[in-house]
Amino acid sequence: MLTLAQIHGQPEIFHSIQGEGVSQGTPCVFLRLAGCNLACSWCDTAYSWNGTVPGVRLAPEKAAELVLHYPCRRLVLTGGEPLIQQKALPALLRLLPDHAVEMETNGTIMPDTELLKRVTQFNVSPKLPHSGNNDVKTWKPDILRCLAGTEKAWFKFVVACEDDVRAVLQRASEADIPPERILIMPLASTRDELNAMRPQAVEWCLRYGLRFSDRLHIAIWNSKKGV
Ligand SMILES: Nc1nc2[nH]cc(C(=O)O)c2c(=O)[nH]1
Ligand code: SF4
Ligand SMILES: [Mg+2]
Repeated sequence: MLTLAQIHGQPEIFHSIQGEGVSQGTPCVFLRLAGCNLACSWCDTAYSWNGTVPGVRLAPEKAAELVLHYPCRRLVLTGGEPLIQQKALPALLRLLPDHAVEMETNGTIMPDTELLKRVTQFNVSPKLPHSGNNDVKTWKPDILRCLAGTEKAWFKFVVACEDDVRAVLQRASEADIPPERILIMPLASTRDELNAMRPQAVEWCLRYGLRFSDRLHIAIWNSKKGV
């Protein structure tokens, strides 16, 4: 069984464009799993893990049926932290053999061999101290090194200031993450915050030679959920 986040009284599965990272703009079906092992102060999906909204338990057959309802063969597994439920994911993915699969993960839990093989792309988002978590929980360089070694991983860092960008470079070097696999994404949960942060974030990307990631779903739909 899988536990999905609940939105508008339904399990959270929706069709949208990928808003972040290297495949931004690509049509995808999103499946949001409940639960997270971190607790970021600025989390935009806290309802998926903080107990305010109960999760919805679904058999893999039912989840696959909901995914197959959309005319789209690219799936994004997100959360929360989807790897908390990694034991339940192969059963779902076996029912979706034609789907490319992106996994959004915070980079603190190592995927099992079967998932490492099956997942098309890992969108890894390690958290910096400004997330309010203790580094002991967020910073797992051995796991990041393994993910980088798959050559299927991109590393998307949320930044709020230039010191964060310098911290990203230092941490990436410790975890053997190649700079060309790094994306810098502005900390913003509303369109106004994003508009305010974007020019500075782009300037840091130019200064340090790093790739910029927008947050298209925020630019388009502001803080609306399930899009
Ligand atoms: N459109 C859209 N793109 C996304 N990329 C990552 C998302 C997430 O919440 O993990 C997300 C999301 O919630 N919506
Ligand atoms: S790791 Fe992601 S889902 Fe978990 S609290 Fe942080 S931002 Fe939210
Ligand atoms: Mg999100």
